Order: sequence, then structure tokens, then C-alpha cells
Amino acid sequence: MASSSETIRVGFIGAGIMGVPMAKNLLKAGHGVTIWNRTASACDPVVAEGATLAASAAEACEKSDVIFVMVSDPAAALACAEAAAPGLSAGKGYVDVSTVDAATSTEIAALVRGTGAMFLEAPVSGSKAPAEQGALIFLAAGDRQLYDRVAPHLEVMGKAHFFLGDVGAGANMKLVVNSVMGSMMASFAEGLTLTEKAGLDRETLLEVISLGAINTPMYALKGPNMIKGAFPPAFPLKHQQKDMRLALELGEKLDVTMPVANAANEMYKVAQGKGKDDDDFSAVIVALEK
Ligand SMILES: NC(=O)C1=CN([C@@H]2O[C@H](COP(=O)(O)OP(=O)(O)OC[C@H]3O[C@@H](n4cnc5c(N)ncnc54)[C@H](OP(=O)(O)O)[C@@H]3O)[C@@H](O)[C@H]2O)C=CC1
Ligand SMILES: O=CCCC(=O)O
Repeated sequence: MASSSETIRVGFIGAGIMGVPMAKNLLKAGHGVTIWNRTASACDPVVAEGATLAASAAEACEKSDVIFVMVSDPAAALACAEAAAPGLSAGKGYVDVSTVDAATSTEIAALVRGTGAMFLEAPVSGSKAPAEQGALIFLAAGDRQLYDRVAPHLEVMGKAHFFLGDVGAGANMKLVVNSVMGSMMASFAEGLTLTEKAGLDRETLLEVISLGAINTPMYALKGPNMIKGAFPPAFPLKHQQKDMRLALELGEKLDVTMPVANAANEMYKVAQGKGKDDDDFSAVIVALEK
């Protein structure tokens, strides 16, 4: 690891909804960023602000001291780690901020540590807008030395960061949070649908909810668009369903019965069947349309 006075070169893998604003915030804070994405053109907005485009994941790692990875799911995260490994070595740090299960994260950790590099999982709570505002919440676990090393970077991209222990703890915490969130959204969708069928005004429902104990930023933010039937993607529905599935697998492994999350997951699957994969997860409401 470079000493604290040394300039840390930052790599970024993944230029999706989350990766682009996160990488841009690192640039804005003065960090040099080398970026790679499977589809190179997705890096254009980050390159336009001064990032260097790498030709491969391994090259991004060769040119960096710490590498952040933000890709879609366990298969993508594993594929990126395999592609990145030839560019990793002792002294480097690999920080996977994608939402994956603990088993995948453990596999990635072994791959990364096998090169001599350090590993941190740090999935995030917070969506597109918090990513743009540098207001994410990082749920980190793995090599504590790397966590301390990248704390300034996490502070540029986020408003809070937690160190939760060994690899898997961050992944599990993230799945718990998203399982609760996915169930809340499914329940909210039911409430909006029931309100309409009862001949009541859905805007009034939003106002009533906003004044009471179940008020939440998510309902206030997503409700108006749900009423309009508009679902611009901040958190794609396919990723929410992936997280419900992974949370349910965790429940199965730990013998925790999760009837609410199970029912919500079925709603996300119905919405997927109606072509809503790439819409925002609030499009779960279409699962209730007859
Ligand atoms: N959007 C959100 O609100 C939040 C998302 N998350 C999590 O963050 C992660 C990224 O989310 P988000 O940015 O929304 O996702 P996007 O769908 O916008 O982007 C997915 C990224 O993964 C890449 N990718 C997919 N498959 C592969 C593969 N096999 N090999 C290499 N790269 C691959 C894509 O590359 P390509 O451009 O080539 O397709 C793209 O860069 C997910 O794990 C998600 O659950 C966490 C918190 C909030
Ligand atoms: O994983 C996605 C989380 C979205 C959010 O926290 O708003």
C-alpha cells in the first residue's frame, strides 16, 4: 500500500446508472480516474470530464492503486474480478461496491487476495440521485486496512460508511436493507391500486402518508410518478428482483421464514413478465394491473 502522503491513482469498473455519477464525483474531488466498462461508449460522460479510458479491466487495475467496481449482479461482478485479476498485485486494493450475495463476494475476495491485493466489499444504499449528490451509504466489510485507505474516496461518493467485519457482512446487510425496501415498495403499490379502485384520490393518499408515521422519502419521491404510470429508471426493477432473490436465498440458508419478501418477489417477477426489467422498481405496480 502506498503511504498516506502518496497520490492514490483510482480505477473504476462499471459505467451504469450508479458508476457514472460515482466516478464523476471522484474526478470532481481531484482524483485521477482510469475507467473501464464492457461497453466502452458508456464511459463517454466520465471521459468527457477528464477520466482516462482503459482498454480492459486488467489495464484499469494496472494503472490504479485502488479500483472501485460497480456492476449489475453476481455473474457480472465475478466476470469483472476474473478479468481484472491479471492487473492486480500486492499494494493494490479492489473495492467491489456492486450488490451481490456473500458467497460471490467471498469468491471474489479469494481471487483478489490470490494476487496479493487487498479486498473490500462496500455495497451502497442510496440510488441515482444520492450517487449524483455524493450522498450514498457504504456497507463495507473485508480488509480493514483497505477500508481506512479508501475512506476519503467513500467520503467523496457518500454521506456515511460503515465497517461491518469480515467479507460477507456488507453483502448480507445490503440484502436485508433491499429486502425491506422491496417489500415496502410492493405494499405501497398495492395501497395506491386499492385507493384508485375505492374511488379515492391517490394524491390525497400521498399527502396523508406524508404526514404520518409511515412517511418515507421513497414514497414521496416515487409516488407522483407511479400515479402517472411513469417509471424513469433510477433503480432498475431487474436489480430489485435480483436482490429479493438473493435475500430470500439468505433467509433459506439461515432458516428464516420470509413470507412478506416472498410475496413481494412474486410481484417483481410478474412485472418482469410484463417487460418492466429496465424500468424503475416502482413499476412493480403494473404487476397488479388486470
Ligand atoms: N441503480 C440504483 O439505484 C442502485 C444500484 N445498486 C446496485 O449497483 C449495481 C449497479 O447498478 P446500476 O448502475 O443501476 O446498474 P446498470 O444496469 O445501470 O449498469 C450495470 C453495469 O454492469 C455492467 N455489466 C453487466 N454485466 C456485465 C458483465 N458480464 N461484465 C462486465 N460488466 C457487466 C454493465 O456494462 P454494459 O454497459 O456493458 O452493459 C453496466 O456498466 C447493481 O448491483 C445494483 O443492484 C445499488 C444501489 C442503488
Ligand atoms: O440497491 C438500491 C438501493 C436504492 C436505494 O437505496 O434507494
